[in-house]
Amino acid sequence: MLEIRPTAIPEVLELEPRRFSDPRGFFGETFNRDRFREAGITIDWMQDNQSLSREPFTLRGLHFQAPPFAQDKLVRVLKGRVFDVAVDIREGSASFGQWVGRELSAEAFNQLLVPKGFAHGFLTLEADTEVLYKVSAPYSREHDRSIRWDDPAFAIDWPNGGNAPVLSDKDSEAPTLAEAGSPFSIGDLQT
Ligand SMILES: Cc1cn([C@H]2C[C@H](O)[C@@H](COP(=O)(O)OP(=O)(O)O[C@H]3O[C@@H](C)C(=O)[C@@H](O)[C@H]3O)O2)c(=O)[nH]c1=O
Repeated sequence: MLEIRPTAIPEVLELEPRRFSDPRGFFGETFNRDRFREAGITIDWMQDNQSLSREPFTLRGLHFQAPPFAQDKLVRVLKGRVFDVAVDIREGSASFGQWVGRELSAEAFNQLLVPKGFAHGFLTLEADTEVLYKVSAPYSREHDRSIRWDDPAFAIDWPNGGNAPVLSDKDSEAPTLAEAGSPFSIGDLQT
């Protein structure tokens, strides 16, 4: 019913709900609390967010909210395709500074679970791409943080084919993680 694929960073998961296809199209449960709990994912989702990015190579990220408004995110694509990235910014983590990237698409019907303590961003690969994601804490403008998408400390291999990404003003002025500092430590997140 729910396929869960591990990634190189064990806390980041790729999920693929089952689809039932018929001549009309398909049906699938994109979130089922009991199935998630059976799989050990007990996150209490709080808010759903949707964004539309008109231009291909629009890049939103890298974002996180500082505690006590840190968010887990469950990301999927309604239309189009993105390259979705989670970067471990938990001080003291064995994978600190490492990133996981997955192509998510309406076609593939896959999702990425990005836990608290990770910065998140995505690059759209098609025009008019719509992304829908659940978050486990409410939005707080005061706790919202942006880190440079091309922070050299992460060396994320964005598939932008040399195109300059379309960025918000906030994201184009974002600091590196070294400049901003991380509010997360692995010890705090494990308790
Ligand atoms: C994220 C968010 C934004 N907003 C408002 C603030 C602002 O006026 C407008 C656009 O916000 P942003 O420019 O931050 O939107 P965006 O750049 O799409 O931000 C999102 O990027 C992805 C990668 C994430 O991981 C999300 O958590 C979020 O940070 O929407 C809310 O009201 N609630 C929210 O939860």
